[in-house]
Amino acid sequence: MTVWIGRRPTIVINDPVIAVELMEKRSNIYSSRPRMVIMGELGTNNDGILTMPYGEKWRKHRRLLHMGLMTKALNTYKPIQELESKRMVWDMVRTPAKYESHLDRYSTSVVVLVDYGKRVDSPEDPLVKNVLTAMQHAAMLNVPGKFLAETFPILSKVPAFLAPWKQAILDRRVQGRAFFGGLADTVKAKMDKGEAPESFTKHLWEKRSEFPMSDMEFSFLSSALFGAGSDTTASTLASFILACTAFGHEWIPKAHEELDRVIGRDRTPSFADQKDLPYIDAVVKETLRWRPVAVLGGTPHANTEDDYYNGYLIPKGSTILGNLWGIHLNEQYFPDPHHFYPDRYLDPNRPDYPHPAGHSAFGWGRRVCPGEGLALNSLFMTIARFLWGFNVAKAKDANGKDIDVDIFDYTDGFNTRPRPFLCSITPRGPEFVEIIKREAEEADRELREKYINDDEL
Ligand code: HEM
Repeated sequence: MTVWIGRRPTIVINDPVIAVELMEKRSNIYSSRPRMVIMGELGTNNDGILTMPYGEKWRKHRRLLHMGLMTKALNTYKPIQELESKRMVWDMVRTPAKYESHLDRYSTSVVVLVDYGKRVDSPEDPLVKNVLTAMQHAAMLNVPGKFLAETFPILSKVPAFLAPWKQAILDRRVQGRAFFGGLADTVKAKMDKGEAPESFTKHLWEKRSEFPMSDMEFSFLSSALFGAGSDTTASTLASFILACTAFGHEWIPKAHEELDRVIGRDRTPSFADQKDLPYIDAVVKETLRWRPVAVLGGTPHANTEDDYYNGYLIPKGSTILGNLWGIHLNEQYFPDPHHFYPDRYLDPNRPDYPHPAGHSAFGWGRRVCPGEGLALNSLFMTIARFLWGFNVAKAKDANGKDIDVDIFDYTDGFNTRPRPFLCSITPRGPEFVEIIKREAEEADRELREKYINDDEL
């Protein structure tokens, strides 16, 4: 489907085969981003990877991200995910109604620990507040139609003293640089004292002379993880809880059977168990398929040369959207697509899908999400541990009747999550609570000893 926005065609892809054909097989020309005057050029000087056009600068950022998130590095981060998920399930025991806040704290703490080696103990942490403010600002810059300069880029050249809206964006850019640069500098100071735990920003400092870049680029790259990794993971987990509430009576018993058989009831699952838990793996995949957080495939791609597909011209500079809502809910590949049904991933006769994972939640080609491995580890660990310890059902009203949930009630925007809903999350029994509590206390001690817990960052 093609939509014309101004003079630029926007091509919306609703079929996974076409998405792979263009954005993977022809990724040499489909890996740029459309011109983003407000969020890219004015907001970050295109120093942030999300909006960066394809080219040398992007390749340098991408290589550093790749090195910092490859399998070896991911293994050093697994203990963080194990420890924080132990705390997360204990939070669920104590205040299950605040499930969303526990998922947000977990996801933010993991990403900030990986990024800077600092722990987030509470959603009230000032670091989280500052990060949220920065993210809300970025989201505001991305609202279609909000800024005339997006349609008429010439307006972005008006001197800032004549255009208060432009001055405000430039001021925020300076503040962002000061905030994120300050975080990176603190990591450096800790490194100089020999006190910095392993982190992505530490890795960037170690590589700084090999990969020269401006201070602005450095601070944006060091903060790329929580901009892109915190809300996405938490929103996916919120969809998982919604799927548990709406359809859990059909499939949670199968997950419990597998967990009881493989793990037993005297410890919670760990990464070492992953290879023996195919049903949990199917639950993770089905969550990513059923309600993809990046509902339109994340930031759009753009082609850097004219191209033809099926006889149609795709002019250079077109905006290309991999519409994950259309792709993941395409009946041809996923029969009864709105039904959350993990078993579809265990069916040897399921329809062929042009990606080995069986979904495209992390995007395509050279622009594919560099945080995929980290995100998958987080999803496996939290989902396995949560299902091991809990039952989920619909909440009851005053008359004891089930309160239905609306599986379509989602927030608007490029990244979506379910709007708050009621559900009943209960531990499977007192022996489960005892183990969850004991493991959380041990995890808390370890997190305090090994990572930065103070307010220095
Ligand atoms: C469930 C969690 C996540 C989902 C579903 C997700 C999904 C996506 C998608 C769809 C894209 C766009 C891909 C494309 O353009 O083809 C993307 C880009 C990106 N993601 Fe993720 N992501 C997740 C978690 C993370 C995490 C944990 C990190 C960092 C540690 C991360 C870092 C990034 C970055 C830096 C980009 C931009 C890459 C570029 O433009 O070259 N993401 N993600």
